[in-house]
Amino acid sequence: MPIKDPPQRLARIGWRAQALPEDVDPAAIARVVAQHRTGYQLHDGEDTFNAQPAARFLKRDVDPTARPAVGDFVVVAAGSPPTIERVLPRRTELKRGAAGESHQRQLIAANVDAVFVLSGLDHDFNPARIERYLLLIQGSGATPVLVLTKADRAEAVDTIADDLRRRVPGVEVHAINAKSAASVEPLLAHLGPGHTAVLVGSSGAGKSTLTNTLLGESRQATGAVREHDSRGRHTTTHRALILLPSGGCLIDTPGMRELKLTGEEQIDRGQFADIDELAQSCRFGDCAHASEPGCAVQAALADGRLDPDRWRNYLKLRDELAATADTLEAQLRRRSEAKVLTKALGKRLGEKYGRR
Ligand SMILES: Nc1nc2c(ncn2[C@@H]2O[C@H](COP(=O)(O)OP(=O)(O)OP(=O)(O)O)[C@@H](O)[C@H]2O)c(=O)[nH]1
Ligand SMILES: [Zn+2]
Repeated sequence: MPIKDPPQRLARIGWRAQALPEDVDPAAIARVVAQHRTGYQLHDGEDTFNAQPAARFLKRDVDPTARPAVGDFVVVAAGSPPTIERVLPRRTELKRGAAGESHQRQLIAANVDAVFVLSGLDHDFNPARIERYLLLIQGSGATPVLVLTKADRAEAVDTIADDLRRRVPGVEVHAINAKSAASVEPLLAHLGPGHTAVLVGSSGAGKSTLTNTLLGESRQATGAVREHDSRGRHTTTHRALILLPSGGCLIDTPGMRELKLTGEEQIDRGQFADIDELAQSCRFGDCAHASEPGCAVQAALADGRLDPDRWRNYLKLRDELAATADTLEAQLRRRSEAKVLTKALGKRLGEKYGRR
């Protein structure tokens, strides 16, 4: 890897003034831009090249989230093929529960500054699903940005966007036509030099279309959507990090049908904090918020301060989170190397749900 000017080269791949461990040679740093079945594709700010992970990353007992992932800055040892020796400390980690019954956590992307949550203003539009995304993003360290696509084809766009803004206060919401460069411009605020954004959203939401518009050329294949259900055809096959003309980096993910929580989310923080606070001002400490006298939740539902749909989704996510956190705790307990984490998590569960 020829190095001319490391700081500038690294800025091109989204490196910011991050603390670098002393024993790391800046010349050996590259970023993971794609992960294939057979290895990784890296970018060093000048070129892309393939690399293999060091053997220790492949051991069975390694936590999957500790392995190199798209967006990671890694230390590479020369060779043929080059080897990823080390993953540098991440500034953010976007995770979800892995699909299936394994209860593993899966890293969607590392070192992202913003998460663009794309929802089409068609059959795909679903505020409860958006709230689930927000819960997943909350602990990542990245900023969520809600992007409502297909605004050019929908009606009452302003009303829908304003309703959503009221439902998720403090979160940026943009209604756009992903095909129009002028329309996507507000998103560029998150895509300047040294910044990285990741696109999430169901298949057909417009991730590839938006990527193409931001790139100003057609690089990602876009698939036709079957009109009757607005589902896409899953044209994206792997995550890929793309360097944009605006100087920022964009990560495109495949459609994520299943959005399992990891068990590490905290429902009493962030967008649902107001509900949690409300529930604590009920007359009885163990109020079930059903028909108890002096229930602050029922009062808020009755006078319109609390959206019933949002309340239902809060209960659903809270129960799911409690169940996932239990499984995660049990799983971590089985793993002797995770002793410390289990203790911290158990303590938090104990405090929150009165267990143990
Ligand atoms: N009119 C209009 N069409 C859009 C917009 N965004 C996406 N589309 C269309 O919707 C279809 C699906 O868009 P894609 O960009 O392929 O969706 P995707 O999220 O990348 O889908 P996967 O790759 O399957 O995850 C394509 O036919 C796009 O042209 C938009 O804002 N306006
Ligand atoms: Zn109550």
